[in-house]
Amino acid sequence: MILQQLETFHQDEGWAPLDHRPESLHEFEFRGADVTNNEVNDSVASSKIQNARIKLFEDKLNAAAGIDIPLILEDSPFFKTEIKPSTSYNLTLLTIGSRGDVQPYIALAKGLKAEGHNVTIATHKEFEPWISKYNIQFKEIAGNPAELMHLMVEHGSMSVAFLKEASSKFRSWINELLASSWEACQGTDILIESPSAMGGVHIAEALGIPYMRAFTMPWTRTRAYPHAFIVPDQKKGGSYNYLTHVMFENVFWKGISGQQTKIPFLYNVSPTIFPPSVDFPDWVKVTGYWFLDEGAAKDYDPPKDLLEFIDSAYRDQKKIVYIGFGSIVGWSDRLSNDEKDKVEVELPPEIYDSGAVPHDWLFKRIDACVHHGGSGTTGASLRSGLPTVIKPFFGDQFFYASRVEEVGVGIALKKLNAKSLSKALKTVTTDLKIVEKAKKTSERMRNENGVATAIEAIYSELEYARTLITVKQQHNEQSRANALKSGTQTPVVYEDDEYESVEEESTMTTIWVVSLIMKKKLAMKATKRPLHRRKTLQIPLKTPYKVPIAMMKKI
Ligand SMILES: O=c1ccn([C@@H]2O[C@H](COP(=O)(O)OP(=O)(O)O[C@H]3O[C@H](CO)[C@@H](O)[C@H](O)[C@H]3O)[C@@H](O)[C@H]2O)c(=O)[nH]1
Ligand SMILES: CC(C)[C@@H](C)/C=C/[C@@H](C)[C@H]1CC[C@H]2C3=CC=C4C[C@@H](O)CC[C@]4(C)[C@H]3CC[C@]12C
Repeated sequence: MILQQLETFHQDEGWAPLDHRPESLHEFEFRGADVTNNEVNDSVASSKIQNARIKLFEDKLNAAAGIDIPLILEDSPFFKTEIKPSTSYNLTLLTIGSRGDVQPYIALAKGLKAEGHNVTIATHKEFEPWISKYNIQFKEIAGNPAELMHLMVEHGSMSVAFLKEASSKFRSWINELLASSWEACQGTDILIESPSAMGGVHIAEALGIPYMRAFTMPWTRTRAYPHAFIVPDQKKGGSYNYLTHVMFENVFWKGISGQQTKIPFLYNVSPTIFPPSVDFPDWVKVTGYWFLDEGAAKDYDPPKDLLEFIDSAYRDQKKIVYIGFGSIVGWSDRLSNDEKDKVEVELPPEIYDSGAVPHDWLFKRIDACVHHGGSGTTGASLRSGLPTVIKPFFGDQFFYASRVEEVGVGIALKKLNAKSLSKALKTVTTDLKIVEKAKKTSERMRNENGVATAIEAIYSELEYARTLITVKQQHNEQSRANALKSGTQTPVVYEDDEYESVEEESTMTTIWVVSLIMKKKLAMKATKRPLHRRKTLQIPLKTPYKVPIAMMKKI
């Protein structure tokens, strides 16, 4: 009976049970994607995906049956239960930023396609050819990666100046971003978004579709790690870390912090580098990196010169070190037209200018790495067991620099100059403790399968994500209906200016508080209105505190 209900419930989705074939000893069998095509051939990973499919099936079954006590399907040692996803979902993966913000989604999209789903990556125009090469659908959203990188590199981390520039110069871009994201998500069944893209949760709510987040850097409340954009110079402890998240949420997206916290969130970072904190709730998962491994492609043809360079280093028994600053040099200097900035230096034979080379190929062949601490590059160097030197430039790069030191696999550089670099290079190539730890770390990382774990999490969290959105929609409907009925609240239509100024003021208030906590003296300059007009300042941090004006003056 339940199966019949299930069929009716998911009629449009094609959950049609096949005839039972007694000889196969399968209790249930469903039409769908051919798992033999699944590129994820690691057996542990595929059994995890299998379990997640069963969980998804159970969730659907329970929703269809509408009974209070959930049904749990269990594999009997005698009867194997094989459930294949016959529902082919349309997934949209929405992301902004540079290569490192897009590449993990290409890897995930490949895994999801192998599961039989249709996947679209919605991002900036310049990534279209790369995405299309993998037969993944592409939709354009507004934004110029070079401008975003420039903003980030200019400011380093969150500061009053960053907020001022972001909220003045980038406001109209944010409008375009939201409008184009909305367009790109039409027809989607499931939305997965990097939270930096901002609009996802509202789009999902309006479309009534399950929504999850995925990111490369710490972006959910925890005492274990600071927010990626507020990494202190020295460790400041759990409460401080927690506060950095609350502060960022408040500044970044006012008003949705309460709602944000329960959204399924996938960190595409290795749990060896970023162990899930004990205070991570169930819906926050650290899946492992989503590696794309472009160097493993059959058609990858490494440059002959590079091969020769590597061979000659082997012959001379010299160690090989990679130095590259990823998105920092690739993007942020694109805006500069100043020819003076582009000085060509003649390189000695000990240095080979490789340009972009797939790290998964190159890093297997070398001894150590120096880079900017981009999430993906850190993953690539540590997976290959390379002692790693990080010179961070902004945001999460400071975080990964400190993680590399804490894990004992490398060095964080504050300043990059000939002296500091040569000292660091010597250490990472000769310090056996670091070299050994890097090897051990890579052994652990090789057992991780980020894409498979992510697919497992997507299946397991799907129905939960769906109810989250449905409940929110119902809640909104209800409050609208109540307000209209009681007549106490009629929909408010803001004049454009009025709306702007409300936003502006509350943003500035938060900037004040952030600055107070971060002891930034600049805060005084940032507020527009004279101090005496404000009697008290309500901290919009969901805490009961009020900051008396006297305290504000002390900054
Ligand atoms: O020549 C190259 C250059 C890059 N890669 C790979 O490309 C990816 C780049 O990832 P990542 O380092 O995360 O990307 P970036 O675009 O350089 O970094 C931006 O995006 C990251 C992810 O959000 C952030 O962590 C960084 O702070 C931000 O600068 C990694 O897998 C690298 O291994 C190569 O294989 N070959
Ligand atoms: C008050 C509002 C308007 C402020 C806070 C919003 C600022 C925007 C412009 C900031 C906030 C977070 C930033 C952001 C987060 C993370 C990344 C990933 C990185 O790899 C590239 C830059 C990128 C994509 C940047 C771009 C600029 C963003 C989106």
